[in-house]
Amino acid sequence: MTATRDPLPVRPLTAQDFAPFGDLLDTTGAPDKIINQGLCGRYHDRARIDVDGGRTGLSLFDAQPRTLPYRLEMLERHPLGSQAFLPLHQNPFLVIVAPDANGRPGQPQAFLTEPGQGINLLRGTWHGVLTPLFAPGLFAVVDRIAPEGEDPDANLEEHWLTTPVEVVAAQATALRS
Ligand SMILES: NC(=O)N[C@@H](O)C(=O)O
Ligand code: NI
Repeated sequence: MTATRDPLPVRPLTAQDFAPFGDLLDTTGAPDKIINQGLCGRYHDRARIDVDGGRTGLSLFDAQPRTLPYRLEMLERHPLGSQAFLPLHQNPFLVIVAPDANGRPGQPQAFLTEPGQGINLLRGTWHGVLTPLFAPGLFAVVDRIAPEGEDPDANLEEHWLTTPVEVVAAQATALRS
């Protein structure tokens, strides 16, 4: 059995804690605008979407749910574009990010979203791949669509951990679908 580092507890996702890594997308608080004859609140322009070359696209992901404890073996980043994950359900999902440390991921941080919350990862942010914890793992994804003929790895850098990290539920983080 491969050795693992200290277990990484999951923490509740807050906009403040996530700010260095990206945007927390939800409809807490008052909307920025009331539209549609007063029948709709618009939470306007809440994600720092950023693509270099290529174009911005909207895709749908159908991801297999994982379970905690979750074995984190790889973090990746997209140097040419941001990446937003918007759940098409009301289940929390696991978000793993890490600061950059001289071109490699630093200490990972694990967060659990509130039901319905989405995230936008800033361009170049080290992250674990999309990790739902409940079925259906359905998400809308806004990210960079590569131009024809671009090297598939131009916008993908992977770092495989020599020692995997076990991501565990924390006492304070109630897991509920
Ligand atoms: N590969 C892909 O489109 N998705 C990953 O970037 C991910 O972060 O899940
Ligand atoms: Ni990604």
